[in-house]
Amino acid sequence: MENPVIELIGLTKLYGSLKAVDNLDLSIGRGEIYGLLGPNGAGKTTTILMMLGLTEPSAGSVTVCGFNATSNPVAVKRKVGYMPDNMGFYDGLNALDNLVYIARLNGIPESKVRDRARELMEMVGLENAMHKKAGTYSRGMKQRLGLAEVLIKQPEVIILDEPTNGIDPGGVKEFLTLIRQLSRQQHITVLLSSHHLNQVQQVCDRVGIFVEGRLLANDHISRLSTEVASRESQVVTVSFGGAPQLSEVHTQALMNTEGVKAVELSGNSIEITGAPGLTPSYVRFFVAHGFDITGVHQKEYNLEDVYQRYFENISTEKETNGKSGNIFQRSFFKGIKN
Ligand SMILES: Nc1ncnc2c1ncn2[C@@H]1O[C@H](COP(=O)(O)OP(=O)(O)OP(=O)(O)O)[C@@H](O)[C@H]1O
Repeated sequence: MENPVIELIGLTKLYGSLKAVDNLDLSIGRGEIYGLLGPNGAGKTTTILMMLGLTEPSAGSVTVCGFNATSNPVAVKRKVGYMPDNMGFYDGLNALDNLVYIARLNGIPESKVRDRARELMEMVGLENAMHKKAGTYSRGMKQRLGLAEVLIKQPEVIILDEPTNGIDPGGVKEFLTLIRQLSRQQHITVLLSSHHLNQVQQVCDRVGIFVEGRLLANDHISRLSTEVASRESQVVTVSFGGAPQLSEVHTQALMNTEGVKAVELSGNSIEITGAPGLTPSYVRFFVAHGFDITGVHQKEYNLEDVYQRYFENISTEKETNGKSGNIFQRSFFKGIKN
């Protein structure tokens, strides 16, 4: 990647004998929304802390907006807005005054402070609640106020740690839309750490899956799901006008097709599990046998599926005495056909 905004090279963090972050290489470009995924303890927060210059790497380097985060943390902090999981406010002050206070702390000239704060209140959709005390704000409103505080210094990068926790579904949608707008309109680079995979899928351009300090996957979601689909058995559902009269002979003929692993009849449809790329031959089979097809659906793999496959594989690796290898060198299918 040319001129990445965030660049990690061989980044490693040891806590005693524990490798919390293990030789991480990662580049994130300007305006990208990157999702950091991984179970508790995978090393996400430690990586973020090193990006902010709040903890020193044991080895490797972090560069953010051209500044080394370890040797020049102050310059990095000027460019980066960090919104932790639980942001604190002065509950007795109204929201606007909270924001004005943060604006002053960030050195925004006094003549501009109030205008800038109001502008941001509008941007995050709190213009009608800016005179309410922060202590009376709902969780969703607090997250918006937190985002306004992060944006007040006009950062080039924002790092959001579980920003949608505790917000209702409508609020989540609005919040994610706002993040997307910031990235697309203002070219702000966004690093989003979250366990909510469906939300990450909605908003992120690229994701990294962290496990035990290592980055096991780092790609566009569509490419990761295509990769899984190409390695997995593919599940195809063929629907019919009525309950298909599938005889034993038909079932056997289907099962004998090379690559087919399971055939299951369910109401007006038949679900076939088999190697990728067999859908046309299923269709030909049913047409040739006079079945009235009304629909064909191929299962798509979403981020949740991709994530699950990684963890199934990790467990398998552990069960087989920690023999490691490329996650996609294995077959994920636990077959039905003998
Ligand atoms: N200051 C510390 N001292 C010792 N060990 C630590 C310290 N901070 C984190 N760890 C350990 O490093 C590993 C990575 O922790 P980290 O907080 O980075 O994970 P995480 O992916 O952010 O998890 P979560 O999703 O729970 O926030 C964990 O095993 C954790 O116990």
